[in-house]
Amino acid sequence: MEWQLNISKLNKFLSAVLNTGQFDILKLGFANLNEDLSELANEEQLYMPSIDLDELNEMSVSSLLRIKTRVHLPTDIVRFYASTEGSVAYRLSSGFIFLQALYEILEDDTLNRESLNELQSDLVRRVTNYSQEILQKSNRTGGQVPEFKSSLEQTAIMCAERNTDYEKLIKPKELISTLEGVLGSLDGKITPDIQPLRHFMEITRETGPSGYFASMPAHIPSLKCFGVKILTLYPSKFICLPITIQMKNLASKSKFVDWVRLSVTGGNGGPGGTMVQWSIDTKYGVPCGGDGGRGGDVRMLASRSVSNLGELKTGYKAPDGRLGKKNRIPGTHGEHILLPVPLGTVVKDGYGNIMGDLLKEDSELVVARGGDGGMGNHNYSVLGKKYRFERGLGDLGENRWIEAEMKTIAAVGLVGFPNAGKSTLLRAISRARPKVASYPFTTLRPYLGAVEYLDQSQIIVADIPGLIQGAHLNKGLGHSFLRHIERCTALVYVLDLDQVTMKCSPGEQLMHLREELRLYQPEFMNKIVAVVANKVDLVDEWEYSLEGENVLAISAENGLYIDEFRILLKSNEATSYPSHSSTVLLYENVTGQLITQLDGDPITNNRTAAISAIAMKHLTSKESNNLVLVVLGSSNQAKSHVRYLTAVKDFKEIRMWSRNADNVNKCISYLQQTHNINTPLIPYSSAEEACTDADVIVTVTLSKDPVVKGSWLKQGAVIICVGACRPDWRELDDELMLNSAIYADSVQSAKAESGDIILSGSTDRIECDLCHIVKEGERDWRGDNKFILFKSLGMAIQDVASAHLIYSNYISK
Ligand SMILES: NC(=O)C1=CN([C@@H]2O[C@H](COP(=O)(O)OP(=O)(O)OC[C@H]3O[C@@H](n4cnc5c(N)ncnc54)[C@H](O)[C@@H]3O)[C@@H](O)[C@H]2O)C=CC1
Ligand SMILES: O=C([O-])C1=[NH+]CCC1
Ligand SMILES: [Mg+2]
Repeated sequence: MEWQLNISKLNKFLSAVLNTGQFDILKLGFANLNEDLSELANEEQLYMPSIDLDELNEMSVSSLLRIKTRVHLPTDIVRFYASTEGSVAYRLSSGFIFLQALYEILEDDTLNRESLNELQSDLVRRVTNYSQEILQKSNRTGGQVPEFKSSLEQTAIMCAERNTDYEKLIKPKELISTLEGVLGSLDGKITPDIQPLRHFMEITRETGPSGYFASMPAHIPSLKCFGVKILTLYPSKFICLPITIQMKNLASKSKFVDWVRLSVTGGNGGPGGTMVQWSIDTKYGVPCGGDGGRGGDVRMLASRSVSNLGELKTGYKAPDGRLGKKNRIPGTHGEHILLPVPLGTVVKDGYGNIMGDLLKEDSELVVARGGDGGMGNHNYSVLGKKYRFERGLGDLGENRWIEAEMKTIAAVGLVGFPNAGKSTLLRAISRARPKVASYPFTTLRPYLGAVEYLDQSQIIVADIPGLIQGAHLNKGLGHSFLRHIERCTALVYVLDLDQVTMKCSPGEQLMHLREELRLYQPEFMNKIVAVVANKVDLVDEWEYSLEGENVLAISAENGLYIDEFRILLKSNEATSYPSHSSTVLLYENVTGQLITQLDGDPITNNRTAAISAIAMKHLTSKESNNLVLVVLGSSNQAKSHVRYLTAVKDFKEIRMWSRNADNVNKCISYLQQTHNINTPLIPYSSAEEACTDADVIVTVTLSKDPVVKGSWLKQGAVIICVGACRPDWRELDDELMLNSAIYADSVQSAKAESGDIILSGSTDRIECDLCHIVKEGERDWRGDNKFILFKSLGMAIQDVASAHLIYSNYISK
């Protein structure tokens, strides 16, 4: 049966929907319906060609209805999607519910004002309920959105390979020209749906621990595909994440020895053989004694299964090599002695020089080398008989005193005065069972606990026993424990809020803790730090505001805010948990079939840099070469930006700055070693110095406050601003903003999402988007302004075109 479409009813329906104020319908298009949606749709597969609302026509709606009545269309994979702004769940559910309501309303001959009102509230209720259901489900699956499963074999293959670095399928120059081509073909119309970032916060909050975010379905006619990127951003310390599922107790029960001094002696080399082979041709015989065997080494072997140095004896001597054998056969080598030590053991010789650092499982360090074997008599002249028994005796094995010292390798160390509740906290977040009692020094050695997460990652946390004032002078447990802090990437200061037990105010505690660590080793101050105030249950009101500190108040004893603390551990920079993670889904245009699903992270890293490269190429003059490039930030985007920008321009030098000098150095050696970047890469310790006289400045930080000031920059500087992707975040100050000619990848997104643009009052000052820049070619982009700014926020079209390129390269591989 064919349905008669009544356009006026349809319009009534749509206006009813819009009047709810709950739905801001941006587009109708494809979506991949999940099982539940299909179930609700009577296991039908639904079809509706991708259309804009204003293009919604009789044909498309009638084909939609035909499916409801089990009339099959030529394409048998068919989907429906109505989108509102919001999360994936919200979009999909609202899409489906619209469909149902639409279906009902078109059947209903008695449509009037009351029934429309009813419909409005009914819609809101249904969408909300359904969204929640999906969200709960995704919470249970740790954030995996179940609707995005694909049965396609290709997808399975690519998914299986997604960890095998498909980045090699992306060549910077190819990606740049592909994206430039796509931008050039867009004709100003980018995609109707480009304002997703506003919802990062809301959605992560809304969905609780498994916050996810739907980014921007984009449809690219020339590529015959469309796609979606699901992106999660973990920008701050308190955003919810998948939480601990299982924890292991890494604490060991044996007596804990973390420092030993021992004597080690390599085996002596065996003596050379003095055998002589007789024959009738030679009067004295021919010497044929083999060389002596090498003496064995004494070696240390890093092993995860060893927890401390308590098993080591005070001295070891490796076996000697054996006498060389006849027929020039060398003597047997002495066997090496392997001494298993915990990961993180540092070995020093008797003079305190570091011999090695055993950080990796199975790494070995020779601490006393065995002597070489002596030469057998066959090596000596055979001319006269007096040489017949000449031979070497073998070298002596090395002999020395060494010190082995264990330094905890924990990502995070809990530091606080005795009794601040560190052990209780470690118990609360892991299965480690450090002793807890309310007197100082219940903990005499660092306990380790592993906090495990659903994604199989774990964070090792160490309860570092109580510091006291004067610890740096070796008071209390003093140095023996301070050195464990050395290996922690991050520290959590644990402050005591209990008025009865605390010695001084939380602010003073923090000051003293910092001071002790600084006096022991000033470099400790460079560690990434979080501050928690424990025993918040004992204070009536949380009245301590520590100036300039982001303090998380918890109660380890009562489990208050412990989840937040685990999240803090995970989203902390020190834990190397990425701040962004994403998946890109690529669909076939006509059938709506899922073609493939790709790890979105390399796509994000590469395409963002490619877009910046395109912008920079156009915004700097063609002739300009030998420019000075500055990159602020040292993580993923910093790396990709150096690669991509150098692919379109020659720079005289590239200056790199980040808050953490170590990271800058790592970033530089990565670029030089892995990507053979030949342009001089120079680390800077001050952003201002780096920016002075610079031609191009790229900001790729996660900062919420300006990292560049206009007053630092020279006239004509081009700024590529990639971070600060929220309406309340900044990377650039007002002076810079107000003196710049402003461009954006998408004007619409920039107006809605860029804190730099919104808060500096520049929303009406954006000149145009990148498509126009690309099309116009060269002109004076700066005008009367002092600087030129390109604001990048990221667009679906960039992800989809990049995913398409990767996929095509993969297929043709
Ligand atoms: N425009 C776009 O299309 C895209 C923009 N982004 C943005 O680019 C930025 C960098 O991304 P990733 O390298 O993946 O991030 P990341 O989280 O891996 O690295 C962040 C970098 O910023 C630095 N940083 C953090 N807080 C800072 C502060 N307060 N002051 C100075 N530096 C600070 C860190 O030390 C690190 O070097 C982020 O803001 C991200 O949201 C990322 C992807 C796409
Ligand atoms: O487009 C994108 O992927 C992002 N923009 C800002 C953060 C991530
Ligand atoms: Mg303790």
